[in-house]
Amino acid sequence: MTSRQPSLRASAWQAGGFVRDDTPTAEVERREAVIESLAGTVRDLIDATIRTTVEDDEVHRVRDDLAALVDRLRVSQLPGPAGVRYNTEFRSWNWGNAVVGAANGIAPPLRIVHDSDGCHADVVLGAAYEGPPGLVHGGVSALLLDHIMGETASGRRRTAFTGTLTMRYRRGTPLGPLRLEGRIVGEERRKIFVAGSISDADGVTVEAEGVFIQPAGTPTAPERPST
Ligand SMILES: CCCCCCCCCCCCCCCC(=O)SCCNC(=O)CCNC(=O)[C@H](O)C(C)(C)COP(=O)(O)OP(=O)(O)OC[C@H]1O[C@@H](n2cnc3c(N)ncnc32)[C@H](O)[C@@H]1OP(=O)(O)O
Repeated sequence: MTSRQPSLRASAWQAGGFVRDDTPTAEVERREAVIESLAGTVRDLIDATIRTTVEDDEVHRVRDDLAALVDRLRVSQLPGPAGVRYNTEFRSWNWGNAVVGAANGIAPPLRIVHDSDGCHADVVLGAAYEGPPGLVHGGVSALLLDHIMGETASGRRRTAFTGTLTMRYRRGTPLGPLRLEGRIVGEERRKIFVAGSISDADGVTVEAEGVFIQPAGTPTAPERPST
């Protein structure tokens, strides 16, 4: 007999990974802008670290300076990861998220636009996202598509988790400016079927299809006007 692993419904939603937080939207947005400016500089740091050719001694001095900055941020920390919070207006914020986290210097970050057909995002991927020379790592493509397709399924009013995601890499995806898209192609009970793609200026480089599932018992907010 096989024992079933706990689903996200049990492990994340009910255990508090999604936290109702009544911070007013204006205050969320003020703090988000502050933390986002720090994460932007961290992102520059990552790119500069990958591409630097300065002498070894200078590398060591920069490392020591950075260690001192880390100590300053450690003075006051959350006890664990940032999780997902949402307020009474269903404004949600997930500042640690690997793809859209405002506080996460390893997130590109993706700025997702919800429209009547689904979602899209324009992003510029640099040296930190390289796999084959000059090309986006295949796992990074899957990461970004997973997220934008999950947001498409979720539609800003419910949370749908990835059940199955299938990728077709049609050709190499060059580093640089890219467009990501997701659209709902069907729904059956709690299952939402989504198609997604990554394109460069010459067309589609990666196609994906996925089944996203709204865990039983999780809330659905009223419809919101599209942005
Ligand atoms: C209101 C507040 C607003 C807050 C707003 C926040 C912002 C919101 C943005 C979110 C954006 C996220 C974007 C990132 C998306 C990730 O990256 S999520 C992380 C990766 N995914 C995971 O870790 C999921 C792990 N799996 C699980 O937790 C559970 O298996 C699932 C997926 C929740 C399903 O569990 P379950 O609900 O117990 O499913 P179950 O009742 O067995 O089956 C329901 C149906 O789904 C089907 N199904 C189950 N598993 C699968 C599967 N793996 N594949 C296909 N079909 C399946 C079943 O066959 C069944 O179908 P029907 O019988 O109805 O035809």
